[in-house]
Amino acid sequence: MRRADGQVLLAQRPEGKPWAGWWEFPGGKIEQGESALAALKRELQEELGIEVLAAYPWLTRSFDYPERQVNLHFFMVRDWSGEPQGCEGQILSWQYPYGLNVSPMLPANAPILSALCLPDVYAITNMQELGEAVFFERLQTALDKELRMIQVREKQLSEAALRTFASKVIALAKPYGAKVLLNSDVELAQALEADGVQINSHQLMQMQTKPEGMIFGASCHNELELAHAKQLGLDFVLLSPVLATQSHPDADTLGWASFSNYLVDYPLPVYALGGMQQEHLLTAWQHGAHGIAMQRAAWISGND
Ligand SMILES: Nc1nc2c([nH]c(=O)n2[C@H]2C[C@H](O)[C@@H](COP(=O)(O)OP(=O)(O)OP(=O)(O)O)O2)c(=O)[nH]1
Repeated sequence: MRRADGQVLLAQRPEGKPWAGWWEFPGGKIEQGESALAALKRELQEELGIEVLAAYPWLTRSFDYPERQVNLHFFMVRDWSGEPQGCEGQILSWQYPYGLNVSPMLPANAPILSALCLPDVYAITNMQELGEAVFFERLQTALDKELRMIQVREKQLSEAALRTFASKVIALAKPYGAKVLLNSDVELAQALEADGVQINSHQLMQMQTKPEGMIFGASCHNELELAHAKQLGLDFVLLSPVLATQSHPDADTLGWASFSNYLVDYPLPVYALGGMQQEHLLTAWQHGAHGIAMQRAAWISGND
């Protein structure tokens, strides 16, 4: 369960259950003949006394505990009725995923917490179209309005100009705690102490292991690429093109139905890319996305 302020509900497993004392996301086992969503609704009613009103499929994760293998289906519950209570004697706590003050968390949940630290909206720079002055004005406005992740992608710039531009984006973003990822260039990202790198699908398919110490997101367009990103345990992927864009109006697009088919049982957070506008976020969630990534639409101001 996630509140609008970003906090998520955790529960401490009560005495008498395996892993008693460990913290988890409320939920429980799927019963015979039940869908994962129906099980979630039943468990949250039984354990917390709430009625789920909006739950979106999010991540699926397999994990080997010493005693058994579990297949965990995580949903993002964004609306409910009633105030959650520990109906089975469990202690509850609302927590910001990036600063938990309860522990220990169930061992399978570490990547889930990392995924929860990624924001809903991922903006890709568009200085080439806007010009530098307007772009930095819009970036400042967007940061003030809670933009928290940015990809620097300005292929037209020389190496030196890109370095200067990226440094400026990082400096502006830092006070807000917004993450900055550089497109493709691992060395420059390290040199500028960026938060991470957005690798293209070619780099993805060449990669043998995920480098340590930075966020790695990959741009994917098909099943093979998604599978490789999963195998590497990357932090997230972009899946595109979902809808037609102004720059590629005639390109073959996935559409929402096929987008969501790709995400069935997928463990990494996925941003929908291609033709996205802010108002697509809900549709993206409904189709299993973690969020949306936008280039042009991320920087639109009231005067456009
Ligand atoms: N609910 C929940 N279970 C998790 C999480 N992470 C994780 O590894 N698990 C594992 C622990 C358990 O092996 C399994 C959930 O089973 P459970 O024992 O809680 O199921 P239940 O509530 O139906 O309990 P019971 O009726 O069998 O006593 O999934 C999590 O965040 N939430």
